[in-house]
Parts: sequence; structure tokens; C-alpha cells
Amino acid sequence: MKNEEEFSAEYLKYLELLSQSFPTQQATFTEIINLQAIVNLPKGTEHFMSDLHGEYEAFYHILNNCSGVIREKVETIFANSMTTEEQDDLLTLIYYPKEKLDLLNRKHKVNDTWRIQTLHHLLRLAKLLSSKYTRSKVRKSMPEEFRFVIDELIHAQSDEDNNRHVYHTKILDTIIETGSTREFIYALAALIKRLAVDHLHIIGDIYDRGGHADKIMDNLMQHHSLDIQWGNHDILWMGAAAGSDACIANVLRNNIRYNNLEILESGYGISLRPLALFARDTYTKEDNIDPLVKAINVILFKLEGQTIIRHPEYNMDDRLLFHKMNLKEGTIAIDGGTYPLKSIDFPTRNPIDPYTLSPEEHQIVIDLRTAFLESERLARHMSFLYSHGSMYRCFNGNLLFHGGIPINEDGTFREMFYNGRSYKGKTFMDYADRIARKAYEQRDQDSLDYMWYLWCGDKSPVSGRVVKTFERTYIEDKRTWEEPQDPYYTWEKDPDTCVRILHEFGIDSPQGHIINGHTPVKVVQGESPIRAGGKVLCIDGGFCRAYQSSTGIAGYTLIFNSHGMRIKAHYPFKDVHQVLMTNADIGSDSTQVEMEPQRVMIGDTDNGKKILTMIEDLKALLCAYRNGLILERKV
Ligand SMILES: O=P(O)(O)OC[C@H]1O[C@](O)(COP(=O)(O)O)[C@@H](O)[C@@H]1O
Ligand SMILES: [Mn+2]
Repeated sequence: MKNEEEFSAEYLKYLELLSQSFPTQQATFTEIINLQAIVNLPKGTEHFMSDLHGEYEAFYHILNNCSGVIREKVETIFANSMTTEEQDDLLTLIYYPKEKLDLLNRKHKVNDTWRIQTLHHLLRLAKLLSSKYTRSKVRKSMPEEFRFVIDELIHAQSDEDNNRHVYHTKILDTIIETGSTREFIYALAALIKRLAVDHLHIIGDIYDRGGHADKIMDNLMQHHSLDIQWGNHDILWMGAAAGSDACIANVLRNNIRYNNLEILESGYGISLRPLALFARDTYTKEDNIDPLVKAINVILFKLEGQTIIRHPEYNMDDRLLFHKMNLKEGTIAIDGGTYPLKSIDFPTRNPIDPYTLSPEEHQIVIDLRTAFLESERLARHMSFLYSHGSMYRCFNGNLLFHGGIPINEDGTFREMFYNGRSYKGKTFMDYADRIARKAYEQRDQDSLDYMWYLWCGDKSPVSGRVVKTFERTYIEDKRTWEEPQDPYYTWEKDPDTCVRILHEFGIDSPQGHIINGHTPVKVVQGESPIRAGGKVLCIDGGFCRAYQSSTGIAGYTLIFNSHGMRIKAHYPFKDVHQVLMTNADIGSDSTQVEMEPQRVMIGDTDNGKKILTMIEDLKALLCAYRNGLILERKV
């Protein structure tokens, strides 16, 4: 405890302010006792997911089953008293309470014995999961209308005369008599899921490829506690929503390519009709490339070309390919080689001014930009990405970011120069974060262009590759498709480099990790998500269905609880219907990455450290009251 003589005038001023919240000695020591109780509880479970890529159902399932944590708890409690089938039934009920109850009702399986038993099972589970939290936090996690009753039921204590038991049986009977079992099951299932994971991290790439990133966003916006690290695809949508034409064209291309028109048209109210009509009237179908794809590609290459020309500092002149095509020969010369083009259908390309949009293209872009800027739902989703997201985050001794940090061939941080200033390592990440926010707030052309650079630049922390959209679309020879990566992706395998990166961000604990996504872990080729002797955990296992044949699995997630860290590898998931019919959970394998030397308590976490400082301050306030430096405000 601080001694009063040590109180500076400034500190005393702070204590005065604090005394407004804790006006008496009684209020102060009550708070000290409460906070002290919290720091001595085990740390809550953190759940990490990455590269969701619009796969709403798989995301929702893994969120519901908390990466298998609930299954483990069910097995712990019920292994000896329930069959595997009964356990699976219970789990499906927790994951999808409404759908499962509807199904059981249709099968006439719901009777009073089932109701009583099920409520008992759910209560036991909730009780086990709540043991890590203060009673007050558990109460706050319950829906208001059931708070009192559930609190009574899960904090049941035996007493000599069995009075409590009778009392609880009565409560359960009343729930059944009043026909409120369904609502109770919903409330308990939600509570169980809420308690199983205390905090969620999304390490980027919520958007693109799969069709329903908008639904993922709606769901995340309801989550009790989460943070997001932006991925290149998220940045792309953020740039598009802020009005960057080059970002808009890329968003459209990505989604047209995967036939995800729904998210644009009904999800965000962005009509593709003018573009579709223009494509139909302008392009042929002869070369088997969809006219809509051709129309958006050309707009894209022109807009990207303009951006590259505006910004020599991006060093991307070698990506100016649209003027290099020889349409008479049907070829393009790149890097010393000449390659045939898959299409020569470029009716809107003016050979002497190849990067300028035709008047019709120009009008389409203006209309699309207006649609992106005016979509209210998109604006809500994007402002959530800004308020809960960032380029990187340090959290409980780990460093979280989507891609990488630009590094030189020799392993040192790469210096980036903007407006005469140099940035590298952490300062560069902060710079990129700042410009991303500026793009949304101020919408100036430079920041909007930088959003496009962040999406695809080879020195962008969220991309880090030379993105070869042109080659991938128009050249058959796959050697031209390769996308060289920043040396970061080689150096991240080196433990010393990773320790240096962690230090750069102020993480000195030997237990610290870099946690990222972005590069699919190709399990079939023997790759592992655990790199650099355990310093790096890359959990892009590909929720993305389109990539599952090359990754071999359906996603990695990471669980960090008070005992340590585990990586979960998930197997492909069909859909909710299949889960309901067969109780099929997404199967998962668990790999213990690290065991903590001692159980991690809240006092060891970032939040716990803040609480400990608060306790010190409250003790000082108590001392100030006792010595008359500050007067109590008793009413
Ligand atoms: O961050 P991600 O998911 O790797 O996406 C970026 C990559 O996607 C691509 O645009 C290719 O996309 P597709 O695989 O969907 O065609 C690459 O050019 C680029 O490297
Ligand atoms: Mn990515």
C-alpha cells in the first residue's frame, strides 16, 4: 500500500476523482474485496478463429460448440451416466436449441420425464462452467427474466434437512407446469455457450469466397466480448465502403467469381444489374469466360492501373500489365516470357489510353460507388469492423495479426517511407492502422488508395504478396500465377526472429506467441499450424470450402484457457440440417501447444493487471480517508 507521504498533488487529485465512485470507506473496501476475489479466479477461455471467408454455417457451428469445449465438459460430467448418443443429443440441443426441440417435438420425444432430466443436465453443465466466474458475472450473463431462478438453481447447496432440494424440485416442477421449458432451455443453452468462452478473437478475413459474411457480421455484433484483426479481404470491403473505386472493383470481382451475388444485392442492396446489362451487350461468350467477369476485370485493371500511376511510392509499376497486351497476336510479354492470352475480347480498351474507363464504365463505377456509400447495413458492419478491429493487437502476452510484418531478406524490419518519414516494425503497423481509419473518416483519395494497397501490396501487413490477378485470369501457364511472398513468411519459421518481433511489440514473456492466419496450412502437404518451435501459431486452416481440398481440413481454431493453449483441427462440416438429423458435430483433433507452468489466474492477465492497479489505488483512497486527506461523503 502507498504511504500518504508519497501521494503527489496529482495523485491526490486522481484519488479525489476516484472518491466520487467510492464515496465512503465502506464502499471502498467492499470494492477492494470484490476485485481481489476476481483476480484470484482462473483466467477465462479465449477462443481464436481466422479466415472465416463468408462460411457462415461452419463459423456458426464452431462458435456454438466453442471449438469442442462444451463436448469436453459434457464428457467430463456425463461419461459414466449417459450413453454417447444421449450426450450427442444433449450437445445438439445446446448448439441448436430451437431446431432440436422442434425436431424432438415432431418425433413425440418430449415428455415431462425428458423435460426434468434435460433441465437437470443443463443445470449441471452451467454450474460446472460457472465455477470460473464470480457469481455476479454469471448473473449478468443470464437473460434478465430468468436471472433469479437460474441463479437459485445453479448455486444450489445441500443443507441438513434437504429443504433446498425440495425447493429446487418445486421450481423445476413449476417451470414445466407453466409450459416455459422451451424458454428455459434457450436461456440455459445460451448461458452455457456464453460461459464456455469468455473472449473471442477473429484474426481476419471474414469476407469473400463463401457467400454470407454479412450474416457472420450480424452474429459477431451480438457477441459479448470480441476483437478483430483486419484481414486483407476485410480491408478491401472497408475501402470499398469508404468509396475507393479500386476496392469496389475488387470486391465485385471476388464475389462475381464465386457467384456470391446475394451478399451484394440482397445483403447490402447493391444492384449489379447495370453492370450485368453492360456486360451482356459489350462482351462475347466465345472464349468461355463469363461476360460479367470480363466486364469487371477490365474495369478493375483500369482502376488499379490509375492507382499505381498515381503512387510511384508503391513501387508497383511492374503490375501495369493492361497496356502490355498484344491483342493482334493474342499474347502478352511478362518477365522475359511471351504467353498466349485466354481472351482477346477487350472492346473497351483504347490502345493509346488503356487505363481510362470508357464513358459507360465510368457511369457504372459512379453508380456502384454511390450504392456502396449509401448501403446502411454495410455502413453498420464496417463501423463495427472499425470499432472492434485493428491492424494488430497485443492480448495476454500474445501478438495477433492477420498476415505479416514486412521484413528484409536479412531478417531485419523493412523500412517503409511515406511523405519523407520512415516506418518499420510496430511503427509501420501503427501507420497502416492510422491510414485505414483516416480512409473511413476523411475519405481522401490518398488514404482510399492506400486501402487498395493494403489489400494487395507486397509490403502490406495484411497481404505481403505480389497478387497476380491478371495472370490468374488471362494466362493459362500456371508458372505465371505464383505470388512471391515477403521474406516475413520465411523468417516466421525462425524462433529468434519471432522473439524479436514479439519484443518489438513489448511482449517479453517466454510464453508469448504470434498468432495469425492468411496462409492456408496445407496439412496434406505436411504443413503444421505450429511454427518456429511453437512461437507462431497460424490458424488459417480454411473454413473456406474452396480451399479445403488443398488444406485437407476444415479449419483450425485455438483455445487458450487457464491451463494452456490447444489447437483444434476441424473436419469438414456439411450443414445444420445434417447436424440435426445425425447429431454430427464437426469432429476435431486437439493438439496441446503449451501447458502453462502454473494455472493462469485473472491476476496474470492484461485485465487482471489493470484490476491489481485499481486495488492499489483503492487502498490508497482508503488510506486517504483514514488520514483525513479526503473526506468521506456520507449522505
Ligand atoms: O488472403 P487470401 O485469402 O489468401 O486472399 C488473397 C489471395 O486471393 C487471390 O486473389 C486468389 O483468390 P481466389 O483463390 O479466390 O481466386 C490471390 O491472388 C491472393 O493472393
Ligand atoms: Mn488473407
